[in-house]
Amino acid sequence: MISSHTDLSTSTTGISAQLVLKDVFKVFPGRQTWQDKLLKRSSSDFIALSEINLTIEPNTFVSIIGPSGCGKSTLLNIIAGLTQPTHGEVLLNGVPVDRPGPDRGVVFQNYSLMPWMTVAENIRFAIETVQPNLSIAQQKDIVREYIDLVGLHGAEHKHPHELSGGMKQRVGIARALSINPQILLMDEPFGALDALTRGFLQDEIERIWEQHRKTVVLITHSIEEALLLSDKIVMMSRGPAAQIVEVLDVPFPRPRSREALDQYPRYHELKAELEHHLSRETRAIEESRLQNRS
Ligand SMILES: Nc1ncnc2c1ncn2[C@@H]1O[C@H](COP(=O)(O)OP(=O)(O)OP(=O)(O)O)[C@@H](O)[C@H]1O
Repeated sequence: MISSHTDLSTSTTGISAQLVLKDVFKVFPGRQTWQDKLLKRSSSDFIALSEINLTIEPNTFVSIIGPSGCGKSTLLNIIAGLTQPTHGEVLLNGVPVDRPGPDRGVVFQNYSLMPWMTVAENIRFAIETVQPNLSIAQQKDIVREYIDLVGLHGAEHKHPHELSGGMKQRVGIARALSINPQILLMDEPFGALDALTRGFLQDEIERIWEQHRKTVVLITHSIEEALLLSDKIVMMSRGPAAQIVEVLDVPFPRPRSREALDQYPRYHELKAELEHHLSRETRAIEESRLQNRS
């Protein structure tokens, strides 16, 4: 399903890979502030990602988990084509990714909706941009389909300021799916939501994924969320020069529920392993911060 190792054109199971990251590095150039110039200090480049190799098969739900600031969003932005890697390449169905495209739907934490457009207009705008040849009636049919899918029936004519955070994110998900992308990229989509709404939307994503089975790459800070939704969890190390440390299999049958997962001893083992990884990496970040201060 996924591999972080050598043969990148096919995955470990021999199935053709859908998404391949080959030896990806990302270096952000150092910027000299006026203080640096005054003190004749050079500013050094920042290596965010180092040697990222990853192969993802079609119809796989993959979560990326790692300590804060390790480079998860940078990695997602590279897959989305919003940022270019400094070295290495990303292939989607064998085609290099060098810009954003309709084959990738992106859901952001801050929703990124057009405030002057209604729910329906936000979704229709995305469809029209990607498929300008569709008739208005066809576009409206698709809008209706995705509004129903995410449970927004009745809110079509509302503007974003009239919606709760959870409803806004439902629009974001409907918009991303309505262009029928091959892969859905989600950057902490539930990060700004309260715990209850977050739980509801996680269940919705699980239900929608059961229906559509698209390849998904999700960034999350929540171990429970990753275990509920994913087939695979990619564990990243702390930065700078963050790497993939391990890829965990999440073997539980679907559809899943929190109550059912709680019954599996393996669920608790995976949870403990992820907690240990995150706390070790976060502790190391804090220690190096303290050392730098002294
Ligand atoms: N445009 C940029 N220029 C310079 N440095 C950047 C830039 N974008 C990100 N970085 C740095 O790269 C590192 C990775 O950032 P990124 O946002 O990808 O991490 P993250 O794991 O998504 O963080 P978080 O979990 O807090 O959302 C950070 O140290 C960040 O400061």
